[in-house]
Amino acid sequence: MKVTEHIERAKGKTLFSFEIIPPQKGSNINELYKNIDPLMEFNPPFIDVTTSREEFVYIDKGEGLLDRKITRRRPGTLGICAAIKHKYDVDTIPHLLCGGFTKEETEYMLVDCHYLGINNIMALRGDAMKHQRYFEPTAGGHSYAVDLVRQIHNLRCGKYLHETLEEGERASFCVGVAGYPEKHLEAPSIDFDLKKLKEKVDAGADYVVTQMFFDNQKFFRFIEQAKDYGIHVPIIPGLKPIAVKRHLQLLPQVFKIDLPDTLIAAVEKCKNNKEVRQVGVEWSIQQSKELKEAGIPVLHYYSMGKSDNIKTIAEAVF
Ligand SMILES: NC(=O)C1=CN([C@@H]2O[C@H](COP(=O)(O)OP(=O)(O)OC[C@H]3O[C@@H](n4cnc5c(N)ncnc54)[C@H](O)[C@@H]3O)[C@@H](O)[C@H]2O)C=CC1
Ligand SMILES: Nc1nc(=O)c2c([nH]1)NC[C@@H]1CN(c3ccc(C(=O)N[C@@H](CCC(=O)O)C(=O)O)cc3)CN21
Repeated sequence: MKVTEHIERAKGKTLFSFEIIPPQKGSNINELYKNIDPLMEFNPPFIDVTTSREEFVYIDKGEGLLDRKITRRRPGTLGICAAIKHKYDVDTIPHLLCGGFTKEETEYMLVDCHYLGINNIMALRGDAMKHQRYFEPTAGGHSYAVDLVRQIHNLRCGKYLHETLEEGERASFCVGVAGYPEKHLEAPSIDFDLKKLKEKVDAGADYVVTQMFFDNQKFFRFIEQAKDYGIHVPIIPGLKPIAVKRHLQLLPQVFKIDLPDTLIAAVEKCKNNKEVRQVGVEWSIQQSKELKEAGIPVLHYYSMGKSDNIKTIAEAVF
C-alpha cells in the first residue's frame, strides 16, 4: 500500500516508521532481522532501506603499486526490501539515488520494484562520494532529485526512457522526497531550498521526509513555510536519537543541523556513552510526544541498524 494511503487510513492516528541501512556485504541477514524484530510490535506501515554510494578502494599490488577499484560496501537495497516485505508482510521503501546510477539502471530497478509489488520509492539525489567535496552527477545519471522524480512519474504514465508503452501496465508508484527544516547544505537560502522542494512536488512527489532535527520549533516553522510555498503533501519528520558523545560534533558536521544548547549541556554532563544514550532517548521521546500531540501523521526514525533505543522511544510514545 502507498504511504499516502497508510496515512489516510490511519485517520489522524500518528504512525511509527523507521529506516535501516543495508549491512556490509558478507554479513548474515539474520543480524538485520534481529534489529527489526523488536520494532515490529509498533506496527510500522513501512520500513525504508537506504542506498549507499559507491566508493574507491585501493588494493595493494606490492612493490608500492596500488590498484584503484570502485565498489559498494553496502549493496542489496532492493533484495533487502523484498526479503523484509516477504518475511514481515510490511511495505518497504527503497531509496533510489541519482548518484552512482545511470538512468537506464534506475529504470531497471523501477521495473524490478513493480514486479516485486514495491510501490513506494524514496527519490534522492544522494550525497557526494567520500573523496568529493560536493556532489558530482554520474555520467548518464540525473543531476537533481527532481529529475529522478520526473523519471518515476513518467513511468506512471507508461513513458519509459526510450519508448512509450501506451497499452502497458502502469506502475503507480508513490514517491517520497527529502526536505530540510534547516536548509540543505548546498542551498544558498531556505527560500531557494523551498522552491526546489515545490519543484519536486510539482514533478510528482507525494510526500516529504525531513532531515533529522532536534528542535521541534524548526519543524513546525518548516511545515508552515512549505504551505506558504504551495506544498500540501504530507511532511513526515525524520528523527534520530543521539547515541554517543561524538554525535555532538558529527551530526552538525555531516548533516548541517544545529543542536539545541540544552541538549548539548545534557550530553556534556554524561560520564559515559550509556548515559548519553539515555539522554538521547529522553530527548527523542519529548520531541516525539510533542509531534504526536500536534497530529503529525508519521514519525520516521533513523535507526540505521541499532534498534534498542528506538524501541524504548516507541514504547513511551506509541
Ligand atoms: N530521508 C532521507 O533518506 C533523507 C536523505 N537525505 C540526503 O540528502 C542528500 C541530498 O538529496 P536531495 O535532497 O534528494 O537532493 P535535491 O536534488 O533535492 O537537492 C540537493 C541540493 O541541490 C539544490 N537544488 C535542487 N535543484 C536544483 C537546481 N535545479 N539547481 C540548483 N540547485 C538545485 C537543493 O536546494 C539542494 O541544496 C542525499 O544524499 C539524501 O540521501 C536528506 C534528508 C532525508
Ligand atoms: N545527507 C544525508 N545523507 C543521508 O544519507 C541521510 C541524510 N542526510 N538524512 C536522512 C537519512 C538519515 N541517514 C543517516 C545516516 C547515518 C546516520 C548516523 O547516525 N551515522 C553515524 C554518524 C555519521 C558518520 O559517521 O558519518 C553514527 O555514528 O550514528 C544517521 C542517519 C541517512 N540519510
